[in-house]
Amino acid sequence: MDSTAHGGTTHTELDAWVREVAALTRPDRVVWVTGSDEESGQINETLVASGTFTRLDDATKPNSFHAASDPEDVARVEDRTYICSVREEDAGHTNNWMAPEEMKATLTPLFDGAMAGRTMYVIPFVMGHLDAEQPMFGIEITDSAYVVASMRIMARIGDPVLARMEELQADYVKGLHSVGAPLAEGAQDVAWPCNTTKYIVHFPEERAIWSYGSGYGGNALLGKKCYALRIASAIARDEGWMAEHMLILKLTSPQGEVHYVAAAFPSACGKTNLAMLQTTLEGWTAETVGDDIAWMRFGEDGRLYAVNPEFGLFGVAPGTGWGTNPTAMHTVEQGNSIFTNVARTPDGDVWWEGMTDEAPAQLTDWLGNDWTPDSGRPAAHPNSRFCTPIEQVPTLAPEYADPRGVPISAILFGGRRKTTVPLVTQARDWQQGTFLGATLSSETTAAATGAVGVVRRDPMAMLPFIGYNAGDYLGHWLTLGKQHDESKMPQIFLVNWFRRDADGGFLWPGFGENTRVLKWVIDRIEGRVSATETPIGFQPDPADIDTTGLDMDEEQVAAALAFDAEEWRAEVPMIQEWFAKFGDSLPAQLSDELDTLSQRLDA
Ligand SMILES: Nc1nc2c(ncn2[C@@H]2O[C@H](COP(=O)(O)OP(=O)(O)OP(=O)(O)O)[C@@H](O)[C@H]2O)c(=O)[nH]1
Ligand SMILES: O=C([O-])CC(=O)C(=O)O
Ligand SMILES: [Mn+2]
Repeated sequence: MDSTAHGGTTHTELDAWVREVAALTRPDRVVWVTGSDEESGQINETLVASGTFTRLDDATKPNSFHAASDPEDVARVEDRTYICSVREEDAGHTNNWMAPEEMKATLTPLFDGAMAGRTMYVIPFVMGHLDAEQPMFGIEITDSAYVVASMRIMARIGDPVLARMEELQADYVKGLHSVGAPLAEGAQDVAWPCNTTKYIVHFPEERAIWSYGSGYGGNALLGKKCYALRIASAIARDEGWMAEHMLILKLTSPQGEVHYVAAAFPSACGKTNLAMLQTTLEGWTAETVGDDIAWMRFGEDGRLYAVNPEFGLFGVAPGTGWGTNPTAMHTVEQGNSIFTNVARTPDGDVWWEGMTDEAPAQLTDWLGNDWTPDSGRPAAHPNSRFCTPIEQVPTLAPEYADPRGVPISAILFGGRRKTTVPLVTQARDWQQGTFLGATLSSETTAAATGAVGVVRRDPMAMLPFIGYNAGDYLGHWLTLGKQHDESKMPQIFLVNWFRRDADGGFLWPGFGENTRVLKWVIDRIEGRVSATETPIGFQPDPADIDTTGLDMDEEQVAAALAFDAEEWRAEVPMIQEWFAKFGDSLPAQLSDELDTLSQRLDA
């Protein structure tokens, strides 16, 4: 085998690592991914030939493909995800941990010969901008052509990145990925190779990722959760910045004021939707900067600037439709997209629940079976996803292209809670806002394997993504607040689009109507509107939520906004239980905040 058969590199350390991995995994050939259109066409053809991809009708979705995964490989596997820091206490109670040497001893035999019969692709990529002050390089080595096709959409990859890495002989994050399905000579491949044994492993000190056994997005596209959140959060702790699970939205008021808002909601809780908001109030415009990840650094002016390190969207398909998120529909209509685990129509298009009001009469479901509206089961998997270039988003803000990022005025924390959490609350200050983030709770979704609909604490929507000790992570938030001029820090808000009434209906219409909540947020920042103080923070008077053109009376708005002291008293022991898990690593300011909350509730 010739490791430089297609390319190679003058980056000597990288060259050595690629040879070392090839010697261990023993692929049939090594391909250096260039990122060219021609190469992309060949990869897509390879995937069609292997049955992984089905080409969609060119007239409706040009250069787009359907993929069906193995039915057991449909989501992130949190119980198989590890932070292998040198010291166990640096992984903390929220992460699985194993000593790095022990984990390597476990994984090395799995990777030994794992790529037999396959092509090993070397993907140079950069998270964020190639011309950033400190470009954040990575290399993903993978034996999955599906990963290559997806990484090309989700990150800036290929020759220009490699050239810059060579010029700088740059440091980079090492991402090693195998689906864990070596092919014996002459054996027939399957459409979605994977392994029942899965490991998603991070070595934060070494800045390395080893991912084995899964081809699914969050487990296999290593630039995204593994690098841009888990490894980057550990780098950010060391360097004084933040890597967060947040969308970035640009809002312009009728007065022409521009504000950038970041929002952390857990997986499948509305980031992509809010990032693509269609405003419902006259004079307000919303533009997209990012939909999943924000890297935030302090500027010389003391403000917090956010960059979206990604190049594409990997969005939840079900619930995305012409009624709820037309911006996303217009984005995928332009093609160049991959649709995984959605249903197919007889005329070569895709469909999922919520795309249209009425389901088509006849479909092929995500498992490949015939489906009709009477089938009594979903046609698309609840965590089916579209993967599409961000530059196709019609509402993309020009600032997306600015490596300096955008100054953040407000941070929203939100989750899915049927009860307790009001539509919107403003924190009193950074410390109390950090408390609201630290105690954020949400019902689990199909984005990760396991039970759906169970309330769990998900600090800053980062529970599965904090690459170090969660107590230290909360301490980092507090430290940044103390180190910087609080008057320039973003204001923090807690929101909940998912509160229900006694009959189970949503108390708030959500989606585009969330404009009305954002208007109140901006009015607060601009000092234009008063608020009522409750034990959890400042809340709007129902009359201050603009309902122009909305079919809701003041009583209904009040129900969505209501603060219920009884419900919050019931929340306190749950927060105590959550904080107890941190042991000594819990910052004292947060237990102080909890004491203050209970005292205010009892007053
Ligand atoms: N009721 C209601 N549902 C919403 C709202 N916004 C989003 N959703 C639903 O929430 C689901 C997931 O939303 P996304 O925006 O894709 O979630 P995300 O936070 O980007 O998720 P990840 O990509 O997993 O990190 C979809 O089914 C949406 O229809 C809202 O304002 N109200
Ligand atoms: O990682 C993924 O597969 C998709 C995602 O954004 C999440 O789960 O938060
Ligand atoms: Mn996400």
